[in-house]
Amino acid sequence: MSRSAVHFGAGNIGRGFVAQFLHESGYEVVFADVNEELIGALQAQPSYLVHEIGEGAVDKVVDGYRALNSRSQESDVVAAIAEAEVVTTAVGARILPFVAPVIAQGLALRDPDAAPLVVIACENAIGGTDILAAEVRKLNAEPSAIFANCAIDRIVPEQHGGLDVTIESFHEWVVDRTPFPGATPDIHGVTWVDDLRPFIERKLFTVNTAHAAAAYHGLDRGWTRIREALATPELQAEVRAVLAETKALLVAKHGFSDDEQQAYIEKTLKRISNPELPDTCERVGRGPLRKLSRHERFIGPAAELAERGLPAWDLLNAVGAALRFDVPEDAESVELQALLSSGRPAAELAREITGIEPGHPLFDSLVEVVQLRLDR
Ligand SMILES: NC(=O)C1=CN([C@@H]2O[C@H](COP(=O)(O)OP(=O)(O)OC[C@H]3O[C@@H](n4cnc5c(N)ncnc54)[C@H](O)[C@@H]3O)[C@@H](O)[C@H]2O)C=CC1
Ligand SMILES: O=P(O)(O)OC[C@H]1O[C@](O)(CO)[C@@H](O)[C@@H]1O
Repeated sequence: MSRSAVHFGAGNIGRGFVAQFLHESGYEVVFADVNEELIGALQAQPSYLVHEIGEGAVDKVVDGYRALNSRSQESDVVAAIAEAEVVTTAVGARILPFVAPVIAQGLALRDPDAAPLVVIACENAIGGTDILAAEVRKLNAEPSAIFANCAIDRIVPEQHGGLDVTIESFHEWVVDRTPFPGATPDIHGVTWVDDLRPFIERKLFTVNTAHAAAAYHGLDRGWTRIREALATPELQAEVRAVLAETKALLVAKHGFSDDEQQAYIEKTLKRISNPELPDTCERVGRGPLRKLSRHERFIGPAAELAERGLPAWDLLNAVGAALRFDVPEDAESVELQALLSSGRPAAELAREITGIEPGHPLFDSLVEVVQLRLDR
């Protein structure tokens, strides 16, 4: 019988990165998604192309997959999970609670003698798989599964129609080895590590902080594309200033050397300015409430810097720009702007949006940033 992997979220990173690597590792990939049009296209088309851009680029064909609508074909997804070796997700961190019940049902149907299911949530979040595991355990207290956190890094801008994906050739998929009592699964391209924290924090607080800061400052200054925004000296300086702050934290906390982190910053700036990846400020800024939450790319490092008595003014400046992210097509932007127009006091809004409590060393500065936005 062939090895299979169920992957939730057949979007950009799902088709372009996770599923392609699972396919290359010899798994039959079963896509599960709620987008009927996308699932219909995957069911109708036997293969798609992953078109790489950049150093060492090679085009890859993904085929031999199945695709299921996880709403209307839920029982088929459950059956596929019962048989699978691996379950991955790339749905967005806030969606994980909605996929957990299907995974819990699939786990309940597994042969008790089968090897534990390997579950990896491939989202931009610290402890993304822990969020999923906690939701699964609410429904199945002792699931036969190994839940492993990961850091996933590859820029996949918005695609324009069809199943093919245009993607940067750079990729990094780092997975926590410690939950595995024995051998780790044979998944192409994964780097297994004993301590994921430095990798996920370096990625989230450099790549994602830089990208999102460029997006929010870029939109603020009227730019549409990230690379055009970053080509302007004042915006590049703003992003570099933010990265100097997160560097101070990453170097102090994880022991990266200054040079090593600076090299990582330069590589990041080159990647996000790639003229062949037409990324927009709106895509990269999407989901501002998630991005402004407590352990995310701005507030996470700013809070830790403040706790160490170190400055975080440029991160706060980027937070100010994020509060002005007003894109009607983005549900979280609409929610954010509604909150900011609600008439509630700045302190209450700062606490609700960022999760920082009064008394925290960052709190008063955050209230000032929110107040500035309310006064504009
Ligand atoms: N695009 C990128 O460059 C990168 C994205 N990520 C992370 O990967 C995740 C996915 O991002 P993208 O692929 O860009 O987004 P996307 O919007 O292209 O794909 C998300 C997919 O999840 C599906 N989905 C939503 N709710 C679902 C549910 N309940 N069940 C099953 N499927 C569901 C959507 O229909 C969509 O097809 C996010 O957490 C993002 O932060 C991580 C690294 C890079
Ligand atoms: O949903 P998010 O967090 O914006 O995810 C996409 C981000 O991840 C990245 O791909 C970096 O890995 C960037 O393209 C982008 O900033």
